[in-house]
This record gives sequence, C-alpha cells and structure tokens, in this order.
Amino acid sequence: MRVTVSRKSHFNAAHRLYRKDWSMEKNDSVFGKCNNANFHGHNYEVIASVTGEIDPETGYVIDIKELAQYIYEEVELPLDHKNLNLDVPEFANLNPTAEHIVVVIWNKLRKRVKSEHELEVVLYETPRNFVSYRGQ
Ligand SMILES: Nc1nc2c(c(=O)[nH]1)N=C([C@H](O)[C@H](O)COP(=O)(O)OP(=O)(O)OP(=O)(O)O)CN2
Ligand SMILES: [Zn+2]
Repeated sequence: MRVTVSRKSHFNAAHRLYRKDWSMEKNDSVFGKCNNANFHGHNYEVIASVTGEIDPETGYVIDIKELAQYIYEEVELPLDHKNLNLDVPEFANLNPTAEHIVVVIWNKLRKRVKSEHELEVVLYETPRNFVSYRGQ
C-alpha cells in the first residue's frame, strides 16, 4: 500500500532567460521579454511529493516536518529572494528555466529523501505555468 505525502512551499526569485553564447537579437527572438537584461521575478510555488509504504508503527510514509525541513534547507534558504542567475551556483552556466529549476530542486531533495521513497517535484513559475519532474 503505497501512499503519497506532499508538502507545498514557495520562494520569490529573479531571473533572466538567455544564453551567454547567443547574441542579444537571438536571445530576444527565442526568450522575448524573459531576456530582459535587468531581470524579472516570479513567486514560485513548489510541491514536493514522497511516495512509499506506510510505516506500521508510526502510520507515516515520511514525517511531514522532516520533509518541510529538507525543503527549507534545500529550496527556501538557497533560492528565496535570490537572483537565480547571479546568486545561485547551479545556474551560473545553466539557463534558469522552470524545467532546469525543477531538476535542480529534485536533485537536491533526492539526496535527502530515503532511496526506497519515490520523489516528484512540481514547480509553478506562475499560477498558469508549471512543470514537474520525477527523475526519469
Ligand atoms: N518552457 C518554458 N517556457 C517559458 C519559461 C520556462 O521556464 N519554460 N519561462 C518563461 C518566463 O520565465 C516568463 O517570465 C513567464 O512569464 P509570463 O509569460 O508572464 O507568464 P504567464 O504565461 O503566466 O503570463 P500570461 O499573462 O499568461 O502571458 C516563458 N516561457
Ligand atoms: Zn521568468
């Protein structure tokens, strides 16, 4: 009997979508307003979901407080109120698209969640735009 436990979180961050090896014109044509050289921001929402067997003694798959602490340490502390391009080492040479951000977050949380548990991360960049990653 496998059950999924989810925890929601959020962080605010600035970013710019562009490639350093492309001209301004090409970046503009591909990324449009997201290539604003002065950056722009989002209120990101994150949902981390852990799936596994219920422990018969505790009734938990994972203590949600434990999951919340992982998210605080791996997502909120390093990303909240940061400029993703300038402040976050993972994006020094990686375009901070929602796709790349969700993979970075998943990789960080994967190291904290027990290997017998499945992990899925959903990232909302705007209320209408969201991506998800399950490590596949
Ligand atoms: N596949 C992706 N496409 C886009 C990404 C992305 O990360 N992956 N990101 C962006 C920009 O970050 C952009 O800032 C998104 O904001 P915006 O266009 O304002 O968002 P909405 O679609 O919610 O706003 P509308 O009012 O509906 O236009 C773009 N594309
Ligand atoms: Zn954006």
